[in-house]
Amino acid sequence: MTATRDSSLATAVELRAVHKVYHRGTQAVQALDGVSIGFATGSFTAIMGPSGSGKSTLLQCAAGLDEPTSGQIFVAGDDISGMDERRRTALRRDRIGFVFQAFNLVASLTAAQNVELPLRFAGRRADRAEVARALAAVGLGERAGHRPSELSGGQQQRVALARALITRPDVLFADEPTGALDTKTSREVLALLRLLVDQQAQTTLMVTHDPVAASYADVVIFLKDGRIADRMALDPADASRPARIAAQMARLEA
Ligand SMILES: Nc1ncnc2c1ncn2[C@@H]1O[C@H](COP(=O)(O)OP(=O)(O)OP(=O)(O)O)[C@@H](O)[C@H]1O
Repeated sequence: MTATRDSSLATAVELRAVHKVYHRGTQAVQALDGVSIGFATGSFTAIMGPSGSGKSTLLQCAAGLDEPTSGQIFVAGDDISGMDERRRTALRRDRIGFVFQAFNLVASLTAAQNVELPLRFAGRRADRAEVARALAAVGLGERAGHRPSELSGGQQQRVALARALITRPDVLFADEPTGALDTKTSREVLALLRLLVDQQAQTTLMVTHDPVAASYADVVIFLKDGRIADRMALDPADASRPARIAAQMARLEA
């Protein structure tokens, strides 16, 4: 399949010398300690590392949910580090998609109404065909009228994915997207993420603790103590990917 997205920019997200310091009482915690990295347009990156290594902080800063203490962050070529909150909110709404471990669907709304929400927030009239296409793309064409309580966990996460992608964001950020799912359902959601990358060149950054989940990506970035400790490019033909990733995690946690 060929990419349908405008891939004119080679780098979808770039961090330059990003530091993030949290203050806890008199203590300063360096959550990110000079991270410089680019994420290629149309690529699927997994971010791994021991607990407290800075994974969520990296994702939150790159997605404009949190501000770095210093350094620059570019999303689709725009420097978001200096943006005021109003512009960052607009950027998150229009150009960034999120999925989290908790599906965060609105319980009283149907799947289709949940998927429509970002369009409504952007002041756009929801086109029914567009919403139907988004649900069909995640395999839920027949479930548009169902409420979250009438859907399985995997189906709810797929609705969340359709909702994240309805605005055709430059980047999809996923924080432990399969953390609440059983093994089989996790694999289905990961295969879907992979398909979206392959068919639509959807740039995707995913934080995960699971080596099998990470093995669906093109590349794994390992963090330790707020720094990039390693980068592993993955060959889809190599069946030992999960084992290699797990071995590297064990080394970092030692
Ligand atoms: N809001 C905050 N206030 C103070 N310290 C924080 C805050 N958020 C994160 N930290 C600290 O920053 C460091 C990095 O945290 P972060 O959540 O990014 O790590 P992580 O790799 O995602 O961890 P985990 O795998 O446990 O979720 C940790 O030492 C954490 O305690």
